[in-house]
Amino acid sequence: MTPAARVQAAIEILDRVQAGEAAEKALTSWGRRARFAGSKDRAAIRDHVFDVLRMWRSTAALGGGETGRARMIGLFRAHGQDPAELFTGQGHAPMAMTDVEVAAGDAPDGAAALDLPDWLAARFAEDLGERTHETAEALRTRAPVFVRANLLKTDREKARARLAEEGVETVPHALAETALEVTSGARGLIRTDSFTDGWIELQDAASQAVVEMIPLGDATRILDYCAGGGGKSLALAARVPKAELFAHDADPGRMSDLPKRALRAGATVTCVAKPKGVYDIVMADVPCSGSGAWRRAPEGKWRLTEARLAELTDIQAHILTTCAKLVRPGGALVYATCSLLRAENEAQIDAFLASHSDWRIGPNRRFLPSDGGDGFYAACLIAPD
Ligand SMILES: C[S@@+](CC[C@H](N)C(=O)[O-])C[C@H]1O[C@@H](n2cnc3c(N)ncnc32)[C@H](O)[C@@H]1O
Repeated sequence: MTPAARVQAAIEILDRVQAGEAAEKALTSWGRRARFAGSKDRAAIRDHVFDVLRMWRSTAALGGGETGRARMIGLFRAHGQDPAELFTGQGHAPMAMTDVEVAAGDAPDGAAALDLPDWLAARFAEDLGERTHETAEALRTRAPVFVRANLLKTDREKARARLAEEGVETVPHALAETALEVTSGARGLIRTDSFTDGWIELQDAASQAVVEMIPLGDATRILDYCAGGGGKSLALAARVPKAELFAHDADPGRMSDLPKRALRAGATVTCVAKPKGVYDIVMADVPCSGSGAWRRAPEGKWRLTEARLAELTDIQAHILTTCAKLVRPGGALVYATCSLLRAENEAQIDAFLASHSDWRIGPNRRFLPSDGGDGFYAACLIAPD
């Protein structure tokens, strides 16, 4: 496909997204119909679609409309390119631009310039203060790819050298001592021997940093209460190989890949339907708005509502109270979200400490996308002796 034909395909997919279809579904059904498209075409079209999703409001303003075509015109303008160069009407390119389209479009302002819904722009301003602009700006760009060097099998420098031999270039990242940022070759990553041999895992740098800040001491029993696919479980297992690691999730199906991933990583993780007894460390990586990861999943930015946020904060508070009962005296409960919002972060910890006055707060930190990785928040809560 020519670059212009890829743009036309993105326009058609964006029209379906505008009509309410989820982007992944629209991309998949386009892919099924377009047997002629190769893997590079599919990747380029996906990039266009996700670039627009991250900049949904500003591309509409710049392109002068809410159609896929207007937004793609807006995307080119946002990047300082003239859309008319590709909108030629030749071959499978988008139709040539009309005089109306050439004249249309305004620079976005306010929340549209930040590419946030109005209510979230107000929340960001309250919660992030002077860091609002840089945070919203970071969420408008593509996320870097990070891997974690698996200390059960290697170290960061050896993993880096082996990846380079396999055509994947990386640089160490300051957020975590196991983190490598992939600078080229990311698309081939999961086909490398480094990956299949368990030397590396795909994991955001801030997610790795959250695990590094946990005071693990001589923990022997650790519970990952919201284990999902097991990203945190595996990072914990690598830090304390001697500890017994248990993984739980309200939806056990989400842990279905964990045994296979643990085997590859050389870790032992036991999935439990119902946690029993008490643990030295309980990790609660709770369900959240995902606002810290909206570079990767930008539709969430436009789908989140105040009502859904309120539901999530209720679930988070309930999980905190439940997990507190599973921590041994003197042990730690680690609360984590990939959210930027105070209601899901500091406000949850304040409410917990207000109702558990004998607990104290240990290491805690907020990570912003402008720090390099995804936005995260983590707080270690120390149980009374
Ligand atoms: C943020 S994800 C976990 C990601 C995972 N820790 C990782 O690093 O890959 C949150 C998980 O919490 C689970 N969950 C939701 N409500 C829960 C509850 N009440 N108790 C336990 N797990 C719950 C979800 O099924 C989801 O898998």
